[in-house]
Amino acid sequence: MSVCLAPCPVVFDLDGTLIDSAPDIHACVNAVLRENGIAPLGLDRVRSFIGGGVELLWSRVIAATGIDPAAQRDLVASFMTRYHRATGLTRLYPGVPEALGVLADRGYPMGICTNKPMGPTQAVLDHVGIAHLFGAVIGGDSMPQKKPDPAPLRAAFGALGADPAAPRAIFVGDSEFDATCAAAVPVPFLLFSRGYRRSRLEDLTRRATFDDFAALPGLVESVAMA
Ligand SMILES: O=C(O)COP(=O)(O)O
Ligand SMILES: [Mg+2]
Repeated sequence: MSVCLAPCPVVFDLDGTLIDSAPDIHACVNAVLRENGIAPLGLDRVRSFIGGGVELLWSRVIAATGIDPAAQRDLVASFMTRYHRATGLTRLYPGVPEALGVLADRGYPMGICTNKPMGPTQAVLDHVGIAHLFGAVIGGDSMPQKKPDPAPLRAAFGALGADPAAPRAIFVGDSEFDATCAAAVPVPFLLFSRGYRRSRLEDLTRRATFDDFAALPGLVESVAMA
C-alpha cells in the first residue's frame, strides 16, 4: 500500500462526499418520470441509486418502476438536459470548505474523481464555489472506464503529478465504488460515512472512516506521514 511522506495528491469523490446532491438528482429523475406518466420515487430510494453514474442510476430507476428497459436511452437523454443545470438543491456538507482550505494551505494538490458526468460536475463545482481548489477533475464520461475501475482515479493522480502506475496519494469517498477503486489502484481510502453508500461500513476496505469534515485534515496528515 502506498503512503505519502510529503504533501501528496488527495483526490475526492463528489456526490455523497463533498456535496449532498441527491435532492437535485431526485428532482431531475422525478421530472422525467412525471413527463412519462410514471409515479415519482422517494428521495431515499433515489439516493440509494447514486454512485455508479447516470446509466446505472437509470437501470435502477427502471427496475424500481417497471418501465420498459428499451426506453432507457430516451429517459437518460431527457434526464441529462435537466441534470446539466441541476444545482439549486445541492449543498456542500458542513465543514467541507474549511477542510479543503486547510489542505490547500498545507500544500496538498487536490482533485476530483467522480462518476457524475463532466457537465453537471463543473456546473455544481462552480455553484458551490470550490472549483478553483482542484487541479484535476475526472468525470464519469471523461474516460471509457468509470469507478470502480481504477483507470479514472489513476488518471486524476497522474494529472496532479503522482506516478499513475504507483501513486503516493489518498482517495476520499463515500461508496463501495470508491472503496473498490482505491483498493484496485491501490491507495489508502478515507470513507465519509454520511454519504450514499449501500454496503455496511465493515464491508468496505478503508484506512479510516470519518463523519465530520473537521477531522479530515488530521486524518490526511496521519495517513500521509505513516
Ligand atoms: O453520479 C454518480 O452516480 C456518483 O457520483 P460520485 O462518483 O461523485 O459519487
Ligand atoms: Mg459518491
